Amino acid sequence: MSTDSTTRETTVTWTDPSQGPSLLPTMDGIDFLRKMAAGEVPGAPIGAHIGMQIAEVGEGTVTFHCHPDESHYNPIGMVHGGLVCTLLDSALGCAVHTTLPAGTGYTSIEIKVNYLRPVSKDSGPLVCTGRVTKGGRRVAFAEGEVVDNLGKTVATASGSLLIFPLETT
Ligand SMILES: CC(C)(COP(=O)(O)OP(=O)(O)OC[C@H]1O[C@@H](n2cnc3c(N)ncnc32)[C@H](O)[C@@H]1OP(=O)(O)O)[C@@H](O)C(=O)NCCC(=O)NCCSC(=O)Cc1ccccc1
Repeated sequence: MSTDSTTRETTVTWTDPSQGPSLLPTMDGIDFLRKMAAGEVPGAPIGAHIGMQIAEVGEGTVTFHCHPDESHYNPIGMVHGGLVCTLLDSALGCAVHTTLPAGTGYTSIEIKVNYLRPVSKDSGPLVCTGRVTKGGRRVAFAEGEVVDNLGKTVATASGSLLIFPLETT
């Protein structure tokens, strides 16, 4: 495809993603995420693609900020729902991680998103908060929402995450 005056480009910069996981066997989830919020542990590379950073970490709750831009648009003129879902998946997962001791793994197994209002490049910063609704030995449940820069809730979600011991080698 040729480039013309309507073509835009962006640069994505990220840090070696192997550093963070190497800390998980020895660090409680909340300490890991607090270090990430403080910039002492690199954030996830996906964050560089969508302008997402971890902002606040508490017991059972995490807040992300996100700056959507034109490169996140779908073909019908608004920010792709996948960006909003990625934000919510991140916030729900990290909220659960704050409750987990060192050596415990987790992964999201399902998420239900309600897209209440469209998001544009002018909607940011988006604020996405996730919180645990019920912890568990094997499955944790969480919910969250995304609020735009006018204070309007643009999406809500509920989801569940599998909890398991990290394999030691
Ligand atoms: C339209 C509806 C689904 C339903 O609304 P209704 O039942 O009619 O309810 P209501 O009238 O109460 O409106 C509620 C609020 O919505 C606003 N609004 C409504 N219509 C428009 C409009 N035309 N333009 C602008 N804004 C509009 C309206 O002002 C109001 O806001 P307010 O309360 O005044 O502040 C709405 O909930 C919505 O837009 N959700 C977000 C959906 C979304 O972004 N999905 C993800 C992207 S899709 C994707 O990426 C998948 C894909 C991939 C690849 C290719 C293709 C697709």
